[in-house]
Amino acid sequence: MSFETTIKTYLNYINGEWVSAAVNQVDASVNPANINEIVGYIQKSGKEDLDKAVAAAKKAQVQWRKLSGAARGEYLYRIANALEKRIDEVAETMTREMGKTFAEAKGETARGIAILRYYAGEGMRKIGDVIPSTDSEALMFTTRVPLGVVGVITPWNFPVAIPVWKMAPALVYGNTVVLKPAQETAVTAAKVIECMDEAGLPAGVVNMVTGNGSVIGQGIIDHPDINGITFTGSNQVGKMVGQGALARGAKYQLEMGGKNPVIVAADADLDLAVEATISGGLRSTGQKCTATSRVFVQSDVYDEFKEKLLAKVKEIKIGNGLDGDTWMGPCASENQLETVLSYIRKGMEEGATLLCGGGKPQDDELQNGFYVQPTIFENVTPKMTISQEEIFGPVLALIKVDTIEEALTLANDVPFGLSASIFTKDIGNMLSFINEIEAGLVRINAESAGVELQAPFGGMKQSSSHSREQGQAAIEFFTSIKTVFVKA
Ligand SMILES: NC(=O)C1=CN([C@@H]2O[C@H](COP(=O)(O)OP(=O)(O)OC[C@H]3O[C@@H](n4cnc5c(N)ncnc54)[C@H](O)[C@@H]3O)[C@@H](O)[C@H]2O)C=CC1
Ligand SMILES: O=C(O)CCC(=O)C(=O)O
Repeated sequence: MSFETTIKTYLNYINGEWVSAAVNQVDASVNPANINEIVGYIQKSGKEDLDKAVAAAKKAQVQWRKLSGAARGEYLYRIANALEKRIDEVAETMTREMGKTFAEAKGETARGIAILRYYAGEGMRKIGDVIPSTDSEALMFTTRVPLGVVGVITPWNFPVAIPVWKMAPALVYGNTVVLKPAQETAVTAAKVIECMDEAGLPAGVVNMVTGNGSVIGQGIIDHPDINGITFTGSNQVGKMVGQGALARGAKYQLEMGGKNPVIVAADADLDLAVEATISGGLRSTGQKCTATSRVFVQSDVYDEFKEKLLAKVKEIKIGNGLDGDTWMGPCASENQLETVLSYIRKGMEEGATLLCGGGKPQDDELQNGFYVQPTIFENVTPKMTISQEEIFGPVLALIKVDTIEEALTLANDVPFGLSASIFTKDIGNMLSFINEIEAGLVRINAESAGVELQAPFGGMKQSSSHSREQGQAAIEFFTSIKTVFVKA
């Protein structure tokens, strides 16, 4: 399957037009499975381009917010239909740009379509409550209004789902958008925006400006006409977004890292726990904020679990995500590969025992990509770097525990709190886990990754700004409440 025959240059989308960056510079988006392949060229924009996009979004907001929610939802249905028609092409572009397998990329694109349809329906749902006033002759109620212009800063690991789960609610609640996608996956983002253009979205309602985070991302943080910023990415940048937005009074929402634990209790279905640990930890090459990275196993079943896990991990086929038999693609970029390799080295230096993997695969056909082996450590202690920091790669740390209480204490002993799983049949274990684990997503007998679009998504501690995205939770960020008191 292939849709691209020539290397195309993708433009910014500003005020309904496809335009080059003012400085006329481009970056190449490179296939991490084959560094000799350029997927496309994207604009390396400057502040001037961002200013134009924000001005267009500000102007368009005046009319867009006046449409009914149902009318705005109608546009989202059309965007969903346009994306559905191009699902294979968009998914293939995603695989070529960031490496996840075609099946995962197609699943993610399908999820983007479902998100658009979910929020299209939101346009018809209630946006307020009637609250009894102490004055019996008055009517008091709440309604919601859009923030205005929303800046959307997104990462490369879910190049369709994350921009869509931020833009769709922003739009349906009456905001206009300036998107700055990760430069690594800007071609995929451009294709999503093409679908918005095909759907006939009015000029300026959505704008996309590609470029460096330090220029366009920082520009969004600082721009006085951007009223809200929604961000997913690293903790380091997330904190800058939060501090910058707070300093000028803009609303912000941050989704950042995870160090997600799985607890395997002595009574667990071990085959299920092994499948879920592999899927949660190694799918998408471990590049999910919800990926499993620490596995606490009760000592009674530790050896059996370890043997089963190692046997399955050895079967994993690494390769180009477009090959049908590939289970795990490359890291998304050279930077990401180097980060993962440096964490593996740290693990060894600090005394963890390497059980499998530990470096780049040696196969000839994998030498042109950013491949890394699935890697498992044991004898990992709680304060080791690989126990504490987000790796964002296919690396698992096995930790033997005697009791569930010990597992819970260690699982909570990190700065993050995004997702967490337990495998057990015991209702007492389940209830302790639900009550005591510090995580925004609590999963029982299911992998730590895998977010459902209709449910709130977000973390505790340093994993997020304590806000939630997706489902009906999105209305909390993308609108402001007005409390109205009416007396005739
Ligand atoms: N929570 C998540 O889903 C993600 C977490 N990460 C974590 O971050 C690490 C580094 O990945 P990166 O791609 O470098 O993440 P990053 O946080 O640098 O990038 C995320 C987005 O922020 C933008 N950005 C970068 N610098 C900025 C700045 N100064 N101001 C405003 N926006 C800026 C980027 O261009 C991109 O659009 C990964 O190894 C992983 O640990 C990365 C991607 C997603
Ligand atoms: O687990 C998922 O499906 C979503 C993960 C996610 O949002 C992320 O990695 O940024």
